[in-house]
Amino acid sequence: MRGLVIKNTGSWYSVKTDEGHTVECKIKGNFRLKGIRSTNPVAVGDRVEIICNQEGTAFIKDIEERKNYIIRKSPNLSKQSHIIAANIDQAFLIVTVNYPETSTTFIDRFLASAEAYRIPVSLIFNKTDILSEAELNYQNLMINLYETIGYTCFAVSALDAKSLDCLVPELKDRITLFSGNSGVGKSTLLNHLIPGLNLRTAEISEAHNTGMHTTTFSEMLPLPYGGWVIDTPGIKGFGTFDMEPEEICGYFKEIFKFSKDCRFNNCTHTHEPGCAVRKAVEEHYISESRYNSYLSMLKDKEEGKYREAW
Ligand SMILES: Nc1nc2c(ncn2[C@@H]2O[C@H](COP(=O)(O)OP(=O)(O)OP(=O)(O)O)[C@@H](O)[C@H]2O)c(=O)[nH]1
Ligand SMILES: [Zn+2]
Repeated sequence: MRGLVIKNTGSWYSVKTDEGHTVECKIKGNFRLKGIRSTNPVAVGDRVEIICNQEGTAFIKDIEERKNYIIRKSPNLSKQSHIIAANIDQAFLIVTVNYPETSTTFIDRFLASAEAYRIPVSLIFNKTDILSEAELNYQNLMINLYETIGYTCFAVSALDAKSLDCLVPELKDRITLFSGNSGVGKSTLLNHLIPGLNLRTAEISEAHNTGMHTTTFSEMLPLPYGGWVIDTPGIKGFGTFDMEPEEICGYFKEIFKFSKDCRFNNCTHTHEPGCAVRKAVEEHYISESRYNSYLSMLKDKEEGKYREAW
């Protein structure tokens, strides 16, 4: 039988079979995946083949090849990685101009990593209901910036169900990863998009999460009109993996365009003469905030830092 892995709780995996049943499965044998040493060989979003036992449980026999997957390094076992999710069609990055403020560095790091994983991102600006006029103006500038670069943006309020209608056609029949800093309203949004879900929102999760380092597991939530949302509690971003300096530039779409006109083809766009990127920043063709985010990623790379949570 074939199915989709929708939940992983330690050694058990919930698999939604193509027939529509949910079966609890274990892994049988040793899945060694090409090139990655992972703490979890099977991830949410994986398409798998299962064999059922008579007691109603089953084991996962095979994993279909993945279209993509996102990993993060295990904090304590440096050589090992944890696969957060596989076969993602798109990511929704939930951001807020205020309450709390999402920094442009955070947004740009997320976008660059998503480019590396080849996952399209839409930016969802939430909490528009509580923004001042000045904050709304700032939000419009941000939306203009990111749309010009090529990212779809939506302005919503999770407290106003009507404002979320624009998200439905985007979500329908796709697998969408929800990400964003703590407190931006991911749970509130999901509770509205999936009636009856009752995800923990701030009040509850604060009571449970204080200072705890529990392992959190991703989960796929079915949308009433078809499609799935992947909720990754406690995981803020993708974490940047090993990128060469030249590669980093390639993940900033508009910077990459200008870089073709730099005098040196190994230009890092920091100090070199004849740098078309720095010229474009000076002439405001590239925004300073984007350029600064590029520099900050480059700096991490130079310092050999692995940035997990930004
Ligand atoms: N005014 C306003 N408040 C919102 C909106 N969306 C969420 N909130 C509030 O913001 C707080 C945080 O929302 P959550 O949905 O718990 O945020 P989260 O992103 O799930 O946070 P974590 O669980 O920490 O990841 C709650 O008190 C929500 O009621 C919104 O659009 N407008
Ligand atoms: Zn340059």
